[in-house]
Amino acid sequence: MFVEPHHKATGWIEVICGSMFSGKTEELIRRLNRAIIAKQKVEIFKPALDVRYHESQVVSHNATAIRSTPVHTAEEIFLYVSECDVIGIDEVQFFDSQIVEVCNRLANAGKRVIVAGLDMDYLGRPFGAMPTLMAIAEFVTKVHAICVKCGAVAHYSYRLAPSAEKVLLGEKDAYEARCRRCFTEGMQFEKNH
Ligand SMILES: Nc1ncnc2c1ncn2[C@@H]1O[C@H](COP(=O)(O)OP(=O)(O)O)[C@@H](O)[C@H]1O
Ligand SMILES: Cc1cn([C@H]2C[C@H](O)[C@@H](COP(=O)(O)O)O2)c(=O)[nH]c1=O
Ligand SMILES: [Zn+2]
Repeated sequence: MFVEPHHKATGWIEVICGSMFSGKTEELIRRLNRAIIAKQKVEIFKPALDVRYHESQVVSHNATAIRSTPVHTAEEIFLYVSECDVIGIDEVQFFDSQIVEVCNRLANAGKRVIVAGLDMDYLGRPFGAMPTLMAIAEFVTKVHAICVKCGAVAHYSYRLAPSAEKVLLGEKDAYEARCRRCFTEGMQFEKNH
């Protein structure tokens, strides 16, 4: 379990990554709630395109929630954070590449930046700015789901819907958490049929 560093003199970046249903949003909410309990000023953001559960809340698959501000670009975050100590960003894989510079500048300004996002897309390829964010972060936590096919540890998001678009919002209607073996079998089956 991630425990906050004591040193407050400098900012830093934390990345929470994994597949769909792995608990990224729950872990993000847990860390942000602890910062609120510590009387820190917290702001939370999500990309405006993600309106699956709620327009102005980050909501987990298990229905835990925290208020958030939807933003259209990474740079818009600067408009809201001059006073705050901790910045949380969910679904960070959907932001434009400027998100890397934004996170670095916020951390350099002494803020704690916690981002959560998919490390891989439905093809098992690195998603957006996630690999770069993982490289520049002080702390990286990879969380795991349970494979719906066999019960093993899952780190892939298998797409059920017949779409080749990189961005396709959805839940259990469109995606399954799968382990390496069950993901590979599914991809092979699709290729042959
Ligand atoms: N296959 C699965 N493996 C693990 N948790 C699952 C699965 N399907 C549904 N869940 C639920 O999803 C919750 C995690 O949701 P959430 O934090 O929103 O995940 P993420 O943000 O990574 O998609 C779990 O606590 C559990 O209740
Ligand atoms: C794999 C994959 C996912 N998406 C979408 C589906 C969901 O709307 C979000 C991920 O949400 P979660 O909080 O991590 O469960 O991303 C996508 O657009 N493209 C993909 O390849
Ligand atoms: Zn499996």
